Amino acid sequence: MNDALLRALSTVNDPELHRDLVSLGMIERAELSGDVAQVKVNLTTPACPLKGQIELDVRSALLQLPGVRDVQIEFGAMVRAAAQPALPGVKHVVLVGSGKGGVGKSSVAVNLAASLAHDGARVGLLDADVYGPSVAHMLGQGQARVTADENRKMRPIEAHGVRFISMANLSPAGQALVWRGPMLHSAIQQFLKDAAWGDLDYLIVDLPPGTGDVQLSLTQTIQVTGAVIVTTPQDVALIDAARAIDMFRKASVPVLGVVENMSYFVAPDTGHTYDIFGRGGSRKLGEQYPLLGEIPLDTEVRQDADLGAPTVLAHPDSAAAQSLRAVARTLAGQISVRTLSELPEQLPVV
Ligand SMILES: Nc1ncnc2c1ncn2[C@@H]1O[C@H](COP(=O)(O)OP(=O)(O)OP(=O)(O)O)[C@@H](O)[C@H]1O
Repeated sequence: MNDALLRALSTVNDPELHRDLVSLGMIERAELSGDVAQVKVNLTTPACPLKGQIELDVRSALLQLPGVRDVQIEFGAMVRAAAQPALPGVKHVVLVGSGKGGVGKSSVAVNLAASLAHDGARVGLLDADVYGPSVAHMLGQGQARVTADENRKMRPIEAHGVRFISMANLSPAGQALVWRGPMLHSAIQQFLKDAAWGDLDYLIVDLPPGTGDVQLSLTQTIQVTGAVIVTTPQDVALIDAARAIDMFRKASVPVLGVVENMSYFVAPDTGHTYDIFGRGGSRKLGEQYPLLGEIPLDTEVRQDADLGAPTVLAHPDSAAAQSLRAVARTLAGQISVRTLSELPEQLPVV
């Protein structure tokens, strides 16, 4: 490590974490080769929303040093685990919930998972919506069956870079599940603890809608990093979303943010925007819950889900995909901020 470069880098703050890159332990390498500064920065998430900003700031800080004419920056990422990780090898468990059914919770969960994986994170997705499992279908794996590994643990199915387990891949298709609370509780425990999830940066959990047994079971038995609430903007959905937020608050689960789905519709023929359900309504839920993004109502989101390919991958340039990607990155940023706030002031250089 070159001391002069490190000193210059210690003037560059991570814009989200509000601490400098050196004390955050993000500089893996800082060497001078001739007049070229070569730096490796390890971001706190591969889905870092402010990577471009950090790159600009590093470049400008180093170019001010005498003898530095050029800067080469390599980026890596190392997601820091929650202070008390929920499961061995799983750094963060994030619940995706909604007050009401049909607001697009599973669509958001699937696209968040696919987007984080596409950015380079190791991602799992647990479909805990046991009564209405749709994750497998949305990932194009409705017919796949979960098998056991050599340790008799459930082997998650892999699709679009995401490892997932859904009831749909365990029970015969088209059959209703008639289970009471205790059975649900033990099923969820098994999905979490008797599955070979392997090492994951993020395990996203698609909850059933509402505030029932599964939500309680999950929040009471594992230490989750936080929850994301999906809602549509009309009052009847917001009333239920507020109820879901209250449930998480009572269970001491931090609400990482709110996603407003079906926020608006842009008519493909005229380009006019229609706020069908009243865009921006989710701000009524309160200032303390960051609005992670507004997703438009878009036929492609539904078509892609039915064809088994998340929109963020199938139509990455569409407005819906761009909003969903931004939500995934903002969420990853929120998780980094929360994790860092639990860690000591001075971190070792990685
Ligand atoms: N932004 C969107 N634009 C168009 N269609 C969407 C959008 N979001 C979700 N949908 C569609 O709406 C339907 C319901 O979505 P989804 O299953 O994700 O909702 P949910 O809240 O998880 O429902 P449930 O309560 O049944 O679990 C699906 O057909 C999905 O493809």
